[in-house]
Amino acid sequence: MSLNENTVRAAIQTVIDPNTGKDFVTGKQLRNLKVEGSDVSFEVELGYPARSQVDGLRRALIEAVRTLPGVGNVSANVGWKVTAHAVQRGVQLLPGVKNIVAVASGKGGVGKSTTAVNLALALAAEGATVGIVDADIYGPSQPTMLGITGARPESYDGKTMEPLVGHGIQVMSIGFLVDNDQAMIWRGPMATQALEQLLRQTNWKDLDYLIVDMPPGTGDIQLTLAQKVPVTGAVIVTTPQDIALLDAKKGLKMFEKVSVPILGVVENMAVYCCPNCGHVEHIFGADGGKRMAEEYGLAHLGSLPLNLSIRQQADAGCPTVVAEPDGEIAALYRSVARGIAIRIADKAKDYSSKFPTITISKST
Ligand SMILES: Nc1ncnc2c1ncn2[C@@H]1O[C@H](COP(=O)(O)OP(=O)(O)OP(=O)(O)O)[C@@H](O)[C@H]1O
Repeated sequence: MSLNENTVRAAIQTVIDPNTGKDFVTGKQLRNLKVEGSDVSFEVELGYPARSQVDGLRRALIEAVRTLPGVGNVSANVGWKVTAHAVQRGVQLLPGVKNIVAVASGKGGVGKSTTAVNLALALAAEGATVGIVDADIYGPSQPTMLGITGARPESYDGKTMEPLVGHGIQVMSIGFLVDNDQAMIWRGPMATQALEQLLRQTNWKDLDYLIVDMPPGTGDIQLTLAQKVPVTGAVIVTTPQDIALLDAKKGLKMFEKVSVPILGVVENMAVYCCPNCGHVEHIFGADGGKRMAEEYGLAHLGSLPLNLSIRQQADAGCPTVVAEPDGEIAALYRSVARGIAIRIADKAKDYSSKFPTITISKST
């Protein structure tokens, strides 16, 4: 059998993307395939950021092509391109932002903000351009967790604000605008207006993903936000105990009501491992998040342990994903982040930017 594009394509097709379970030919991710004499070159474009994965994939692809008889030099490039995906109907997209991921919990204190910031940093570590908006108006914690304190966003035009940057991600928080110790008693409409302004009046720059750390709960403010923010998908954070799960289910229903797809469930504080004796304890019960995901046919994106360093590192302004990038916990966050990015890549693309805006004006 002679070496040609078809034989090479068939060899490439034997390599399965471990993240999607599909091959790159069927996934239409193969680009610029060239067979010149015995030399082969091609590119593969993933739909999700994958800095930690490209070397392994590249090696697997080259090896697969090298098995073909008569093949000479094989050159393969693996890269990625994150595209904008569809959001709820009738909601205006945010300029400079491709995908918005809402991180929500039905109940306060389950670790939503800590999970949100670590996921944002994990996506950035995998090569994406990421921003985070702290919509947790009752307890803005992103400035502290990202080590940005005492700074105020600049405005060059008196109308819009420049995001601040912490550990390489763009950040906007109500905490930058209002003093931390100032009690924030927001009434519904005021809160949603403030949050919409935070989102829409920030000059986000070329974001692949904007993570929205939602206010805890499922009240009016959260519902209005879920309705007005152009969300690609929502992630629900819960602890495994029944009471948190009940609230998490309410959160789930809230997003369903406004047609925001749920990307999956993250179980936080799933197990506690005693640092002294190594004994493992399910303090908040076992597998609650997993069961909830099964019950609703959702993806269980991963479980994070109850671990002192997660709290200490976040409090110190250097969340675990950047404090211990090679540690086990950072790897867990990266795996959850990858799960989110892959599910987004799988969704329908947004074509609204390709259509002209129709303006109807009254002629005199
Ligand atoms: N997996 C974990 N292990 C240990 N501590 C954690 C973990 N996740 C979060 N925490 C800690 O628990 C506390 C609450 O977390 P966080 O503020 O992220 O929760 P939240 O759900 O966003 O709360 P809020 O109701 O204020 O929005 C923080 O002190 C945080 O550092």
